[in-house]
Amino acid sequence: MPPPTVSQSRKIRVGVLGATGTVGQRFITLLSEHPWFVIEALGASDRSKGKRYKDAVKWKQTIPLVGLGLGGVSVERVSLSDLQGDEGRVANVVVKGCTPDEFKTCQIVFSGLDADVAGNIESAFRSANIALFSNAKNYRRDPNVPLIVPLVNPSHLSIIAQQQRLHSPPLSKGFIVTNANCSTTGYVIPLAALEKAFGPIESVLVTTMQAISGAGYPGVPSLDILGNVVPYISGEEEKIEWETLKILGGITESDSESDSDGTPLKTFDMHQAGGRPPLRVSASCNRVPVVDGHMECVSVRFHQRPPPSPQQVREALGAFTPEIQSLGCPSAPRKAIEVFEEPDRPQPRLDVKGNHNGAGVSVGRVRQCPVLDVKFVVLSDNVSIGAATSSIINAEYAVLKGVVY
Ligand SMILES: NC(=O)C1=CN([C@@H]2O[C@H](COP(=O)(O)OP(=O)(O)OC[C@H]3O[C@@H](n4cnc5c(N)ncnc54)[C@H](OP(=O)(O)O)[C@@H]3O)[C@@H](O)[C@H]2O)C=CC1
Ligand SMILES: N[C@@H](CC(=O)OP(=O)(O)O)C(=O)O
Repeated sequence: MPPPTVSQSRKIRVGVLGATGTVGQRFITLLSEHPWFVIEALGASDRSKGKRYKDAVKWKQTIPLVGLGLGGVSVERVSLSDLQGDEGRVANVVVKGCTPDEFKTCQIVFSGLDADVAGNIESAFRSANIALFSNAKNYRRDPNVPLIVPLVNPSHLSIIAQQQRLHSPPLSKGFIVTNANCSTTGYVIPLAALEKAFGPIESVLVTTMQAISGAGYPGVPSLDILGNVVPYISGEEEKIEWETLKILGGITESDSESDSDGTPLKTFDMHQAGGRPPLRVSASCNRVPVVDGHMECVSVRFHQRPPPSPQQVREALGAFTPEIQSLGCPSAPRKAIEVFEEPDRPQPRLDVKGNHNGAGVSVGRVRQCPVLDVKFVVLSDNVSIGAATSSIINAEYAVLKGVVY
């Protein structure tokens, strides 16, 4: 089936699992003004099931819930006056349980589920032939599930056909696509831009300063985090170090292994294709008393000798144009990487929403590193491009590529 163009696209019915959580709420704000996607169903735990969304959720977004419609706004523009009744208001949607039956009319389901429950629920949705875009960590390491940062590796969507073929029974529409850990997402975007311009990176040191919204709601106790820094986030360093290799690597086709149809098996090369030197990553993660926005200090050594200068790095970052922009994904940031020249920017409080409402990232302090080659700081909105925005762009890309229909 040929992919629809933006102008041909019609309303696409979507659902959100974990709709009451931190990521779920960001899904709601983004989908309420989405040009293609229309909210059809919301799901959460038994604590929320059967309640209207406004009664189930502890709304923490700065935009008021009362004004939010169900999306599809370029097709049928929703104004506040259209929203006076129950119809068309997300606040009045009755929350469902997270079973595929309750979402069977959805063409796409987004998941902001707690990782403790995401595994079984997400696999049940896939088995029910529903396209699922997840924020949870559960399937990121699955050899048939793409781990996609939409500004970096949307082409990894090509593994979906294999995921569907190897499922028992084979699937025509159902699949799982994951997006990355929020800290991984923020810093792989500049790394991808640098690899595109200067070839493979050999080693990276990354130190994170992660916002408390990364821990969900209610998250980190105030007595632990106010006036403090916690130098440990369980499992985070391992996720960053591993996920980076899957995202920045390619997909190779086996010469010797094939499935029962004789189709050669595809595998993720973990950044080692063509004898490429393995990328070494060391991450150190810290929780800091910031509400939204993960800041990361990154030092990089290139394979290329001599390495690019800080000015060449600045120019390459600013010029980075991911495929999602040229393809016309409606939620793609206008600029993938905003490069600051000021010596004290970006800052979470001032800049976290600055780059297209958190859909792009901000880089600053690009300078020489006396140990590796170059160092810089990157700021990303952990709940937007670090979570909900990534899932939504991944789904837009899948629609444009004809993978969701
Ligand atoms: N916050 C962030 O910056 C990022 C988060 N993530 C990942 O996204 C996911 C969501 O995170 P976040 O929004 O922060 O988490 P929250 O704790 O804020 O929200 C969790 C959601 O899961 C629902 N839930 C909990 N238990 C069940 C259950 N048994 N059945 C159905 N639904 C259930 C909750 O519903 P209820 O309200 O009814 O309890 C709520 O909607 C996690 O997997 C997280 O690791 C990924 C990247 C960034
Ligand atoms: N651990 C991240 C958020 C998160 O939930 O990550 P993951 O989806 O990789 O478990 C943070 O605390 O900021």
